[in-house]
Formats: sequence, C-alpha cells, structure tokens
Amino acid sequence: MAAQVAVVGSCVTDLVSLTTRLPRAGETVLGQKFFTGFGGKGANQCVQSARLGAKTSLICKVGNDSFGNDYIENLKKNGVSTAFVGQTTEAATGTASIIVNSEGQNVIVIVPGANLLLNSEDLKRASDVICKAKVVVCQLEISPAVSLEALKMARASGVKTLFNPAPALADLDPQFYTHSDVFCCNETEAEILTGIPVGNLEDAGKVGRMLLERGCKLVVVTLGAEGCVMISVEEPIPKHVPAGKVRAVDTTGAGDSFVGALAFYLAYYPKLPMEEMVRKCNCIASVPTSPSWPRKELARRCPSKE
Ligand SMILES: Nc1ncnc2c1ncn2[C@@H]1O[C@H](COP(=O)(O)OP(=O)(O)OP(=O)(O)O)[C@@H](O)[C@H]1O
Repeated sequence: MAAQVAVVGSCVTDLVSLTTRLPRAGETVLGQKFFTGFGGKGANQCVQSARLGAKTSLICKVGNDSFGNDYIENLKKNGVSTAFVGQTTEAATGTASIIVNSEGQNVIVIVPGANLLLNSEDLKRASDVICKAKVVVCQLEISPAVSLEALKMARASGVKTLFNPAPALADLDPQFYTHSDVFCCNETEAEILTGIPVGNLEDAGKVGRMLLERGCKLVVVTLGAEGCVMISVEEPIPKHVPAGKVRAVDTTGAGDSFVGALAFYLAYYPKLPMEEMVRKCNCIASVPTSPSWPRKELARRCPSKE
C-alpha cells in the first residue's frame, strides 16, 4: 500500500553534552554525560505519524556516514519507508551540537549539512509517493524552494498540504500561504511572520486571520500549555481548543508531535471535524515524544513551561 503521509523534510542527529556550566570562548570544560538523539522536524513529524499507525514515507537526505546509516536504521525501526532517503558524500548528516548546563541553559550549533542538498531531482524521483499520498507535510529545515516545490507537486495532484513554517522566515515566499491547506505555526513563528507578538488568545486569533488573508485555507496557532487557536475560511471566527492539564516534564518536540498527529488524522480521518482533530493532537502533543533523550536528567535541568 502507498504511503498515506509523505513528509519532505529534515533529519538531524542531536549530539548532547550535559555540563555543570557552559564553556567560555577558548575554554574546555568537563561534561558529566553525553548522548545522541534523532531529531530534525521532518523526521520527528514523520515518526510521530507512523507511531500513530500511519503508512509514512520520508523524503530527505543524509550523509554517507555513520550518523546517516544510524538514522536510516532508526526510521526503519519506526516503520517509516526509507525508499526516498538519499545519502550523499558531498555533505555530512545534519547535526545539532547541544550543551546543557545544570540550570538548563543551553548553547546549540546546528549544521544542516545534507539536508540542504535535497533538491528538485530528489522530489521528481519521489513524485509517485508525493502525488499519491493523502497528505504531504513540509517545514523549513531544508531549502525553502524545495519545500515549496513539494507543496506545489502535492497540490497539483489534489493531495492535502500541511505546512509548518519552522524555523520561521520573516520574508517567507507568499506562495507558501496559497499552497497550504493547513498552516500550523507556534507563537514565535506567528510573530516572525506577521510582526504581531502573540501573548494571548486574542492575538492568536488576530495572526490567524492575517495568515488566512494571505491565502491559507486553515490556520492553527499552537500555544504550548494553552493548546491552540484555529481559524479557517469556512469558520472565520477564531476558536480556542484548550490542551488538557498535564505536568510538563519536558516539552521538547511538542510542536513536531502536534504536526505529525495532525497529518495522521488528516490522512486517516478526513471526515472528523477539525476541532476534534486538533483536540486529539493537543492530547498527543502533551506526551513527551523523543524517547532517545534521557528525560529525567533533562527535566532536572530544563525549567518547564508551566
Ligand atoms: N505544558 C503543556 N501542557 C499541555 N500541552 C502542551 C504543553 N506544551 C505543549 N503542549 C501541546 O503541544 C502543542 C505544541 O506546543 P508548542 O506551541 O509549545 O509548540 P512548539 O513551541 O513548536 O514546541 P517545541 O518547540 O517545544 O517542540 C500545543 O498546542 C499543545 O497541544
């Protein structure tokens, strides 16, 4: 059976060191713990969809290196089709080198590497998967032009598009709005895109309306512990869908979890009212999603959002 959810996006290997304090320029400090994790918005969203039971395919590029090989194994273990995971010798697998101190502050260096080499040719090779899926999901951790091309390919075949403008670009190509059936962003992304700081539900409604005016069919603005606000062409009055009360241990990846879950519901339960879908996504996103990260250790270090 063909993939119902096709994700065109990034794979990033997290390299995390836990230290007492962050080193100054030129200084070497001794860390207490090191671990690696599988990250990248594209892969995270795809794996979340697969864990909910979706037949998924990830269209991405990794390096021809040990991180790339491990990443492909990890995707397979999670039931994601890797038929269109390319490996290149021209760049290393994307990495995020992260140092976290005992107060939970961090410094991060991201090197996108192979992610930025995913190109039009790769999309053409995967066109069957993109054009036969029920939903295509894109973000901005690969070249934006490639994301936009994937959205256009999907649209041209009548495939529903779910776009997550992360990390946000202030000068986002306006065609992203007109090619997004569902446009899902968080508060920071919404502010960068519209210039309006999102401090409450009313602001979220305001940015949602603005994004609709730019051509999206449906906008979801996620608001952390507050859940999200949705607004659509059909229902232009902003609707707040609250999240259930949970004790926040670590919200890393909550946004990706939300988008991956939304892709699953859009593909498998298209008749479900949008409000119901989003309520379910709130619930799924409130559960931590990156099992490769030692949560207890991080929870001790990272101040929660609550
Ligand atoms: N503390 C929380 N309690 C309950 N639900 C939460 C909490 N934090 C996040 N969520 C759920 O996750 C969704 C996405 O969270 P958020 O808006 O923080 O995204 P994000 O900033 O992109 O996340 P991150 O960058 O941490 O991955 C929310 O809409 C909500 O459903």
